[in-house]
Amino acid sequence: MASAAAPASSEEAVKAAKVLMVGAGGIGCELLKTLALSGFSDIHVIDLDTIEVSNLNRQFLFRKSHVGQSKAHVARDAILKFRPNINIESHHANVKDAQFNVDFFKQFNVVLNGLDNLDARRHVNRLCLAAEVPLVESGTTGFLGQVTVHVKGKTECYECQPKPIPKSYPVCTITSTPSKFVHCIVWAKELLFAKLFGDKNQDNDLNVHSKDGSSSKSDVFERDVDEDLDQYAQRIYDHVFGYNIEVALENEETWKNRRRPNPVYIRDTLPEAVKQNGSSRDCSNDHEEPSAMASLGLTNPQEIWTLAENSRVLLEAFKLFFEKREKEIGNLVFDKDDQLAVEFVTAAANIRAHSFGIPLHSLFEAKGVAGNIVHAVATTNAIIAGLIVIEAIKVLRDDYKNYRMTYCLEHPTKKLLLMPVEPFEPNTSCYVCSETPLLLDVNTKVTKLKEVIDKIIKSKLGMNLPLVMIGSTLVFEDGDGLEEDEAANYALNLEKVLAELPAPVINGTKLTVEDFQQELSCSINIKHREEFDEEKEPDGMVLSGWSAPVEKQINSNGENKSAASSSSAHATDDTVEDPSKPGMKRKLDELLETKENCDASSSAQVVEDDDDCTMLDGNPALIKKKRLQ
Ligand SMILES: Nc1ncnc2c1ncn2[C@@H]1O[C@H](COP(=O)(O)OP(=O)(O)OP(=O)(O)O)[C@@H](O)[C@H]1O
Ligand SMILES: [Zn+2]
Repeated sequence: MASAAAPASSEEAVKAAKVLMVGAGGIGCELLKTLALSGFSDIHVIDLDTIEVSNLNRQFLFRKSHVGQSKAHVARDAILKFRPNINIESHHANVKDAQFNVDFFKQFNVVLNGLDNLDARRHVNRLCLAAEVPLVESGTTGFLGQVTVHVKGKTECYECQPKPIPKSYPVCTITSTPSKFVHCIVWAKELLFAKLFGDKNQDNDLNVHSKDGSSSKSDVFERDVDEDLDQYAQRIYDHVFGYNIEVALENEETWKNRRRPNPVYIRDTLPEAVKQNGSSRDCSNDHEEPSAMASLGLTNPQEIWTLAENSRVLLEAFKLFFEKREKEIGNLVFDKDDQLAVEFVTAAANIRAHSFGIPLHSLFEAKGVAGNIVHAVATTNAIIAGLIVIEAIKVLRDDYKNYRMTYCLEHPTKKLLLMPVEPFEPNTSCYVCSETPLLLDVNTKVTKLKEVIDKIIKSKLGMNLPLVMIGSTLVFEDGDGLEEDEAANYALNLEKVLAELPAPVINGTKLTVEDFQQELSCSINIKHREEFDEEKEPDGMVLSGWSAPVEKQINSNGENKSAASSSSAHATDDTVEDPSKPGMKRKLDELLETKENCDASSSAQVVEDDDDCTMLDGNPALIKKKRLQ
C-alpha cells in the first residue's frame, strides 16, 4: 500500500492513512494522542500488557482505576473520548502472535513502533520487510531518544547494524578489585546472592574455603547442623567481608598500585548482635511480603544507611529468606522487583563498598544500578512521539529525500537538542534485508543440530519457528501442526551431530534456515573447524558475515554536520542513573570500568539484552557522506 502514488498534501496523506502502532506504553500513549490530534483516523494498536501502577506517572492515558486492564483497550477508549469519530482498533496481544502475519501487516501504510525490547523490534522489522510496509522505529532511555525510518530498498532495515552486546566486567574486578559501586552490586547479586539463594550447582567465583581448612565441609556456605540462623548468618558475614578480604590482602602484588581494602567483621560493626546472638526481634508481619527494612523500622529507601544499618539489614534479610521463603532457596535469581532481594543486595554491596573505600548508596540508587534501571522521562517520550509522526507523514508522502533519523541528545553541544541525520543505505551484508549468506565456523563432528538451532538460529538470528534445510533435505521444523512421526524424526535429528544428519553437514555445506512467520530465509555456509578458544568463543561456534557497513552516511541536515560528538549523539540502552548525582545520568562506560589490569577472560554480565535504543557507530564527524539515491 505504501508504494501507491504519493498524496499531494500532508493532510491528504494523514487522512487516507491506515497505521499500525505497536506498543502502548511510554512512547505509545504519547504517540496515539499525537496521531489522533494530527488527524489520523484509522489506527490499530497492539500491546500485550496490562496497566501497572508504575506506568501511571507517564502513561497519561491510564488512571489508577485502569490498573490491571489492557493497555491497548484502555488507550483506545481514552482517545475515543476526545476523538469519538475516528477508528481505533485495539489488540491486547503479542505482536509475535501468528494472527499478525504478513497479510495483516500489508493492510497498513506505515508501522510505528513504541516497543521496549529487541526481540519484538526484530520481529516487526522482518514482517515490515516481508509486507513491504515502511517502519518508523523509536526508543528512549531517560533523556536520550531516537526515531529511525526503515523503508525496504531505500534505507537500512532495523537490523542492518549489529546491536551492541551487553556490557560485562572482568571477573577479577568483581571478585577482588572493585573500584566502583556497580562492581560491588554485581558481586552482591551475581556471586553472593546467587551462592546463598540460587542454584548451588552453578559455577561461582566466591571463595568457599574456610579459614583453618580443618572444616569437614568443602563449601563454607553450607549450614552446619548445630548452627542456628543467627550463627549461620554471622559466619557467612565474617567469611565474605572479613576472611576473604584478608586472603585477598595476602597477595601484595594486587595492592601495589591500589588502595588496600579493610576486612569487616560482625564483632566490629555490630558488637551487640554478637552478644545477643541477634535473636531478640521479630516485628515481621506474616501477611506482608517479608522485608528487612520493615522489620528494622527503616522507612526511607532514599536514605544512605550506615555500615551498622547495612549490616543489620543484611543479617535480617538473610534470616527472612530462610525463615519465610525457604522453599524458594536454591531457585532464586535476583529480581529488581523482589524487595527482600534488593535489600539484601543493597546491604551486601554497601558493606563491600565500605571495605574498598567506595561511597555507599541508598536502596533506591542501588536498585537502579542492580536492575539497570534508567528512569523514564515523559518529555523525551513526547518529543520522540512527535518525531515519529513527522517521519510517518514523510513516509506516507513518499518524501524519501527528507527522511531523517533523529537523535534526542542528553548533553546538547552547540545548542543542538535534536540531531537529525539522513538514514543509512541498506547494509549489503545484512542477513535480514539482503541475501548475503552467513558463515558459520563449527566443529561438525561434535556439534549437535540442537546447539546450532538454540545458540545460532534462535538466539543470534532471532528466529521463532525455524526450519532447517540441507540441500533439499528438511532436517528440522518447529511449530504446531507437525505429524507425530515428523516431530519424532526432528527430535532425533536435534540430538545428532551435524556430520551424522540424514544429509551430512561438512565443510562447505550450505544450510538454508527459514522462519515462515517472519518470511525470513537465509543461507549459512558451513566451515568445519576443530578448535575453538573456550574463553573467546564459548559457544564453540562463530557466526560471521554480518558486519556493520564500512561506509555510512550521516549528515545532520545542513549546517550541523559535526555538531555532536559521537558519545552524546548515541542514544543507547547502556546508561544508568549515576548514583553519586541523583537526577544526573551518565553513560555506563563512564560509570563502570571495563578494562582492568588482570585476566579479563571470564566476565560477569550486568546489562540485560533489552535495548531501547539502537546505536550509531563511529563519530558522525568522521563518517563519510553518502547520500541516499
Ligand atoms: N511483543 C510485544 N507485543 C506487544 N506489545 C509489546 C511487546 N513487547 C513489548 N510490548 C509493549 O511495549 C510497551 C513498551 O512501553 P514502555 O517501554 O513504556 O514499557 P512499560 O512496560 O510500559 O514500562 P516500564 O518497562 O518502564 O515499566 C509496553 O507497553 C509493552 O507491553
Ligand atoms: Zn538490513
